[in-house]
Amino acid sequence: MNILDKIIAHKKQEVALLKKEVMVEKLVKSPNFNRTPISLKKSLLKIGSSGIIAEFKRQSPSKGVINNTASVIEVTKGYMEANIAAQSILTDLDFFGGNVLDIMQARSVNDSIPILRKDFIVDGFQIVEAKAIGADVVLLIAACLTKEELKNYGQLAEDLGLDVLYEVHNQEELDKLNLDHKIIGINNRNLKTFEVDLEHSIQLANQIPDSCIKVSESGLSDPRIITGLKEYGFQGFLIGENFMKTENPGLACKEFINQIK
Ligand SMILES: O=C(O)c1ccccc1NCC(=O)[C@H](O)[C@H](O)COP(=O)(O)O
Repeated sequence: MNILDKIIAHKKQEVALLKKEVMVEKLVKSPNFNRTPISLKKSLLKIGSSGIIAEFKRQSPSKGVINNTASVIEVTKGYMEANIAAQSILTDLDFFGGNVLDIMQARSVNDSIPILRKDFIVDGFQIVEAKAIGADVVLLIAACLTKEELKNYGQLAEDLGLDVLYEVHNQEELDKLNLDHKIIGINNRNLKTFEVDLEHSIQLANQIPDSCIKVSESGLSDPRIITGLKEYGFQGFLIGENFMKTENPGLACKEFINQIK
């Protein structure tokens, strides 16, 4: 079994247990459920947007521990000061060391920049939960969902006012999506082998219509690459490890953004 299959099998069990403990009725009563989500689309399209979606990531299956001392509140403040377009926060505990409280804490100091709940969505419950904890955007990964699930979960998120980042790694996954006006993330990392290759972004870019917003994800560590990817029509750039591996992720992010031409 590859790591992605393991994560998904584990996630399905985790969500099944959680649904026994937490009722959807309780989630919809949370104060965040009434707030109007901040649009990722608008943030990425804003004139002068840095396009950077900066991630809070303590550990990962490919790299092990990246940073287990950083405070989500301090990193959020630093990222905001760096002029990011959005923030991504991993909420998976067992493989990434994250949790839903990380988003709630980040939200308490961030009321202006969209927050992406980065997790492995396998059930609509997690989308309702995302809204309840204060997220603005959810991730739907084509590698672990059927065409029908992508459509239904996408619709649920939209009905709740949340934006969706649809993630693909290859043409087969892209073919599962109706591409109309969506935000499409091309993950340069193969989630089954961990191999990272920017060619995935470059090769898939011209298969995506201009009505979509293109986001390049993973393995981005040089501001010059961002300038190059912009030439291929990318407007968003999701970066985790490159910032989180430093002592001061906010400062690293600020310096990175200042170097983008
Ligand atoms: O990062 C991993 O090892 C990983 C393994 C299995 C599934 C997902 C994984 N990462 C999620 C991501 O897509 C990244 O956190 C995100 O794109 C940022 O990547 P990076 O800038 O390389 O930290």
